[in-house]
Amino acid sequence: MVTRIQVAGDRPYDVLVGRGLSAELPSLIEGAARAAVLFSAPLRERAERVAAAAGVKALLVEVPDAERGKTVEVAARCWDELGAHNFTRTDVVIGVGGGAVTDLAGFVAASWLRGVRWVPCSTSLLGMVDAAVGGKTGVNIAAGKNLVGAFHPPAGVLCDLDALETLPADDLVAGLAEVIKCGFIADPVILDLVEGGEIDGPVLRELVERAIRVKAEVVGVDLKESGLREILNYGHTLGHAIEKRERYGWKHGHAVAVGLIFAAELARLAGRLDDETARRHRAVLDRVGLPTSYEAGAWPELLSAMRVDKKARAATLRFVVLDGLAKPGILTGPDESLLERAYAEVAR
Ligand SMILES: NC(=O)c1ccc[n+]([C@@H]2O[C@H](COP(=O)([O-])OP(=O)(O)OC[C@H]3O[C@@H](n4cnc5c(N)ncnc54)[C@H](O)[C@@H]3O)[C@@H](O)[C@H]2O)c1
Ligand SMILES: O=C(O)C(=O)C[C@@H](O)[C@H](O)[C@H](O)COP(=O)(O)O
Ligand SMILES: [Zn+2]
Repeated sequence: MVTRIQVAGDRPYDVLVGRGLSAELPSLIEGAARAAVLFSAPLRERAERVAAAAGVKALLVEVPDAERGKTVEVAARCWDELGAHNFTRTDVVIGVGGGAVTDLAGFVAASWLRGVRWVPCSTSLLGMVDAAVGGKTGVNIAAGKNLVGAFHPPAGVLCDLDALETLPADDLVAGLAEVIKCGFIADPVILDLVEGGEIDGPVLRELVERAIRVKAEVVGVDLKESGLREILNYGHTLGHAIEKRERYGWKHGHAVAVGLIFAAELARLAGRLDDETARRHRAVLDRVGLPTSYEAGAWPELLSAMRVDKKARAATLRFVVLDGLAKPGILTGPDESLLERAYAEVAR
C-alpha cells in the first residue's frame, strides 16, 4: 500500500510512503533526459537500483557520507560533474540517502542553472519525516549549520520503508527526535505511540506518516519560514549550536534532543509551560535512548553559536517554545540569566 501525502504550494507535490517505490520515479521526472544520482557509500546498491529504475541516462555521483558531504566543496564537485556531462534545465538531480545527502542534492539542484528539478529518495527515518519534505536545502559552513542554502521544493518525495531495514539502530533513534518534536508541537498522538511500547512495523509506519503530515501542513502554507514554519525549528536553536561545537560530528537528531529539553525548560522557567509537559520531554526522549544532557562548561560557546540562528533578528535571540502541549509560540529576547538557568537543566 502506498500512502500519498500532498504538500500544497505554488507547485504542489506528493510525499509517497510505502515499500518498493522505485517504480514511481519515472512519473516524477517526466521529460528529463538525464539524472544525476547523488549518494554516499553505504547507499551505493540502492542508488544503483534507483538509477536503473529512473528510465533515463543516469550519472552516479558518490559524495562523502553524512555531514562530511554537506559542504560547499562537495557541492562544487557536484556542479563540476553536472557541467562535465552537459546537464541542462530539463535534467534532474536525485538524492539517495539520509538527510545529509538529500540536503546536498537539493542544494545542488537549486543552484545548478538557477534551479532544476530534484527528487529525494529518502533512506533514513529522519530524512523521511523531515529533511526530504519542505524544500529546505543547503550545506554547513564553519560559521554554522545550514547557513548556505535555498528553498527549493522537490518534484516529489519517495520514502521507501524497505530502506529502514538497513538503517543503523543509532540513526533510527536519532530520527525519533524529529518525530517526537512533531508530537510536542502539533500531534500528541505521536507521543502516546512512542510511550506506548515497541516502535516497529505498523507503529513505525504510523509515526512516519503522522510526522510527515505535520510537516506537510506547515510547509504547505509557509514555504519560506515567514511565520508558522518556525515551529519546525523547535529544539534547533541549541541543537544547531551543539552540532557546530562538535564540528558536525554529533548526529543532528541527538543534538535536537538536547535542544528540545532546553527549550522546554526555557518555557517552564519563563512561566509559559507547565511542569508536567516539560518533564514529559525528558521522559519520552530518555525512553527511546536519545541524549538529554550536554557539557556544563560549553555554555559560553553555545550562546555565541546561537547568535547565527536563522530565527535571530539583529542581536535578539528568538526561541520556539510551548505554551502547552501542541501550542507552539515564540520567546523573544530572553535574559541571559534565564537562558543560563535553562541550560543548567541540561548541563552535566
Ligand atoms: N532540509 C530539512 O528540512 C532538514 C530537516 C531535518 C534535518 N535535516 C538535515 O538532515 C541531516 C540529518 O539526516 P540523517 O539523520 O538522515 O543523517 P545522515 O544523512 O547523516 O545519515 C545518517 C547515517 O545513516 C546512513 N544511512 C542512511 N540511510 C541508510 C540506510 N537505509 N541504510 C544504511 N545506512 C543508511 C547514512 O549513510 C549516514 O551514515 C542533517 O544534516 C540535518 O541538518 C534537514
Ligand atoms: O523544515 C524546517 O523548517 C525545519 O526547521 C526542520 C528542521 O528539523 C531541520 O533540521 C531544518 O534543516 C533546520 O533548518 P534551519 O533553517 O534552522 O537550518
Ligand atoms: Zn532538524
